[in-house]
Amino acid sequence: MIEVADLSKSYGASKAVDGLSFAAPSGRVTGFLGPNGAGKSTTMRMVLGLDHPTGGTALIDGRRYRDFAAPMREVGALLDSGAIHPGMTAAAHLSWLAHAGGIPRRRVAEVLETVGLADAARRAVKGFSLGMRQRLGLAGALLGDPATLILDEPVNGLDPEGVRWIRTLMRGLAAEGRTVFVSSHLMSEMADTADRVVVIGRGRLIADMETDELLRRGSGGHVRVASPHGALLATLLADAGLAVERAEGGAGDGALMVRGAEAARVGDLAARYNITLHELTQHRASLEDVFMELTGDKSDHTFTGTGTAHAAPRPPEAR
Ligand SMILES: Nc1ncnc2c1ncn2[C@@H]1O[C@H](COP(=O)(O)OP(=O)(O)OP(=O)(O)O)[C@@H](O)[C@H]1O
Repeated sequence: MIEVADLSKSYGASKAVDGLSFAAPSGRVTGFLGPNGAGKSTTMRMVLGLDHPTGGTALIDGRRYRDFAAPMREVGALLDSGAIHPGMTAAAHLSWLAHAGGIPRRRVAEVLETVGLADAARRAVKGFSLGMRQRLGLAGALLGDPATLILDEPVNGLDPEGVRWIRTLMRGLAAEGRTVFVSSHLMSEMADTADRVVVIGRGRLIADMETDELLRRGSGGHVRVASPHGALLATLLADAGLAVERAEGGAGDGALMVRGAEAARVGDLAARYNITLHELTQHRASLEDVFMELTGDKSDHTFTGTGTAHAAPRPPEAR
């Protein structure tokens, strides 16, 4: 489990990370989302002890990274896959890492197999595509068989098959009880991969909750319901406190768009009054929609898993 409490990092007068608190639990994939420059990499670097916080703490399983005796066996990180020496072969790079981390050499072949690079083991890294470099970076992260994985934009450069592969890999690692903390700007990818999401903007927490819950919160989510008694149904739904609009593209049979309730509640209400339904569909907001809502210029709210939205004052320079 990763626990970040009141974490801050300033560069001169600018705050890259500003009082950030969240947890990434073990056994789950936690997506770390935010627009470019939001502070994701800086946060991950502080968790990994590569940057010193200006304030606050970042703990992995209750300890600071630098207090681990054998950090590569505890935490695997993928930060910048471009940082591998171009003249080295994949196997040589991993052997060197294994040696530095006190990890048995046999793990090199194992992780190369896991990431699908066994055939490229003896090839120089300079001939690798971006996707192959990402796979090699991941192999390095997996080398010590760590309980925690911190992956900065691992999907970058992967083709659709590679994206599917890494999604399966991350879900498998979490299913084994590991903590998987992964940043991305590809929202749709995270919707399918992450159990939880932590969204930040301008270094501050915007949302920290289950992915499903976040999608439900998005204002794009609604229930579409069609009935031959649309006008009566609209009145009943509005009386129950729900926002009702006539649905666009309806076949003229009283299709409605209902916000503020799940499909089950709309169906129950209709049943109570014996109203026939011809359609009842739950439409979720896409994570992209919710993300834009949360991180766009109008985002002045923090969403947490407690079911509340708090006003979060933005820094004066952002107004
Ligand atoms: N070494 C540094 N010196 C000065 N400013 C920095 C430094 N590192 C990061 N920053 C600034 O801190 C802010 C957060 O950057 P960071 O790279 O953490 O964001 P990010 O969310 O990872 O963005 P991206 O998705 O573009 O990688 C940015 O405004 C960036 O310019």
